[in-house]
Order: sequence, then C-alpha cells, then structure tokens
Amino acid sequence: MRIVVKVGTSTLTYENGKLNLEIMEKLVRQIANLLNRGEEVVLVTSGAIGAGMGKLNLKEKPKTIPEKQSLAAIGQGLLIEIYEKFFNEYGKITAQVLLTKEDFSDRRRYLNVSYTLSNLLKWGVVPIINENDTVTVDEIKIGDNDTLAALLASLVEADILIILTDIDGLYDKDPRIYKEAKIIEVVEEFSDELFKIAGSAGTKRGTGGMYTKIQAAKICWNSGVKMIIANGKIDNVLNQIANGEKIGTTFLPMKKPISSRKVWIAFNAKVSGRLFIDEGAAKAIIKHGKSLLPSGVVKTEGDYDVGDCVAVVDHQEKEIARGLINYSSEEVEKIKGCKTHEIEKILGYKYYDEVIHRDNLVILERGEKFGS
Ligand SMILES: Nc1ncnc2c1ncn2[C@@H]1O[C@H](COP(=O)(O)OP(=O)(O)O)[C@@H](O)[C@H]1O
Ligand SMILES: N[C@@H](CCC(=O)OP(=O)(O)O)C(=O)O
Repeated sequence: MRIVVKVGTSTLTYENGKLNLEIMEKLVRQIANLLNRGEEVVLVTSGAIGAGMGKLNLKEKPKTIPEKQSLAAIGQGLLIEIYEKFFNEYGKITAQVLLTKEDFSDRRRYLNVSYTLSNLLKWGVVPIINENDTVTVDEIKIGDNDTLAALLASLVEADILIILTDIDGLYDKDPRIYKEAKIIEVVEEFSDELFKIAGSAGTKRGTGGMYTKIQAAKICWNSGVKMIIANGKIDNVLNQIANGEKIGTTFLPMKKPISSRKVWIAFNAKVSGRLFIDEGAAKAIIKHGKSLLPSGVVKTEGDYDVGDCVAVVDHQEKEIARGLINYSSEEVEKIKGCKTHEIEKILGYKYYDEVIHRDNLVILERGEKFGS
C-alpha cells in the first residue's frame, strides 16, 4: 500500500512554538513500522515556520513575507534534523523534498517529481516533503500543506492520504463554536456543501483549518485516493488506519476517478486565461460530453498560447470547466462565435475544429470535476 501522511503544525508544535518531540518520535516509529510491514510512505510535514518561531521565541506569527520566509529557512533545517535523527534510530533513510507550485503546474517538472519520488519509494526511502516556503511568494505558492499533500497523493497515485491534525476529524459544525457538533465518520460522495461546515485554523500556528482539508478531500475524491482526517495524538493511529480500523473521518474516493492527465489539468496546470461561453455550449460540454467549438465562445480574457490551460466560464460567470486550448488568445479573439467551417477563412489556416477538444477538457459541475 502507498500511503501519504500529512502532519500539521498544530500537532507538531506546542503552544509556545517548540517542537513536540514525543509526537514526532511516535510518528516516526509508526512510519518505520509501516515500512517494515512492506508499505510505502511519503511524509508531508508542516511546522517549518512554527519551529522557526520556537527557535527565536516569537509568540506571534509575523506578518511580512521576508520574516515568514526567514523563519521557514531556520525551522526547516531543525525539523529535518529531528526527523533524520529519529528515522536513523529505526534504520530508515529519509530524503528532503521541498516543492513549489511550479513543480506541479509545469508538466515536465511534475513528471520529474513523480519519477524521483517513485525511485525514492522503490529504494525504501521516506520522502519528507514541505513547501519551499523560503523561495515562494504568493503568486507561486500552494499556500497550505493539506492541498500540497492531496496533490502529491494524486501524483504518486497513493492508495490513501492520512491527514493528522489536532482534532478527531471533520465535525458537522465548527466544534469551537457549537458544543453539539458531531463528528462525521464517512463521506461517501464529495460535495461542495462540505465547505460550509469548515471553520478556520484551530491555533494561531495552523494554516487553513478544515477548509483546506476539505479542498484536499476534493482533489482526492476526483483522483481516486481515499482520505482520512484523524487526530495525530491517538496512540498508534497510523497502524490502526493501515489495519482498516475506523478512526476519524474517512472520505471515500469517486467510483470512476478522472484520469491522471485530467487531474493535472483540473488541479495543477496554471490557468492562463478565461473563455466565456453561451448556454448552449455549456449544456453541450456538461450534459453531452462534447468538445468546445468556437461558435459557443462569447468572450476571451487573458493572454494564452496554444496548449495553455484556460478556465471555461458560463453566462453566470461560474467556472464550469478547465481545458487545454487549441488556439492562442489572439486567434480565439478572431474566431469566437464563428462556425467551424469559417475558421480557415478567418485565420487563413485551421489547426482543429474545436477550441478545446473533449479529451483535454475537465468539467467542474457543481464544483465537482468529472470526465473520463
Ligand atoms: N467543522 C470542523 N470540524 C473540525 N475541526 C474544525 C472545523 N472547523 C474548524 N475546525 C478547526 O480546524 C482545526 C484544524 O486545522 P489546523 O489548525 O489548520 O490544523 P493543522 O495544523 O493540523 O493543519 C481544528 O483544531 C478545529 O479547531
Ligand atoms: N509550509 C508551512 C506550513 C503550511 C501549512 O499548511 O501548515 P498546517 O496548516 O499546519 O499544515 C510550514 O512548514 O510552516
């Protein structure tokens, strides 16, 4: 079994920002044991900024980017040093991998990451992954490790993503506000409605709270990866999950997940522009699985080239699909609203009949993404 384990800052650090060595040691021991059982494990760890704060005795997370990036640089080294020490005790080898959004959005880099991780796993090494906070600024940032872990789980085609946090799972209401909140044991079918019950981070140290975990669940659901949110403080939590015991909240994957290429288009590719389409075209691509023809395009926005990823927007300005486009923005500007047989007359050439072929189109209806 291939398992991605994500552990959050709220679990790894004490309120004073210092690392919780006991939790880290138990986590490493459990992962080492999973390896001994023959499982493959990728560890996505937060805590660099938190550990940096602890080291400098800062009580509040600083607001400026250079301060946060400096803290990440200080804390990341510390984190890895401790993980290495503990994994060494169990004779396991680790590899630090720091990623940015571009490693996911650039298809070549994406595939390279995938080959390297596959190789590390083949060698029985535990890749320890975090976002490269020291070099990423907002525009090229994934921003939270729940999403990063889900993208990775999809990339390595994991069987399961386990998100360890400081609460027992997803509650039907934010439990800090509602005392009567109940834990949800299983989510069989992902729905965007789930975002409504998600509150923000539980501690000043965490990022994103349940919202980003639900975002992660959406990626996993579409990619065919099971996801579990569980409390990182439960004894032997990873082994219990690997044994199939019911713990926390389980999100089952979609029965017919979308292909890995379409997952990449939907969740990883950089969106370079927007195509506004009419109601007829929206119906044709959503209900009948058709390609997008120039006749349905009403307006184009952004500067994109052939092969770039664009968002497809309906008459209510709702993003309903994403796809790789067959024409540049300048060409689409000229052929929008035209019949396919007119393309050649207008441009003097024709690459394709379709603006986006259905094989390169992922539908995002009601926020859910489906396709073949
Ligand atoms: N519906 C909900 N169910 C469970 N926890 C929630 C919910 N809404 C908000 N939370 C908060 O999310 C927190 C976990 O997210 P976060 O603090 O970002 O942890 P981590 O550092 O592990 O990512 C919980 O401690 C809880 O207070
Ligand atoms: N990459 C950042 C953590 C970002 C993050 O998502 O944090 P968390 O919500 O604690 O999982 C760090 O190492 O500090």
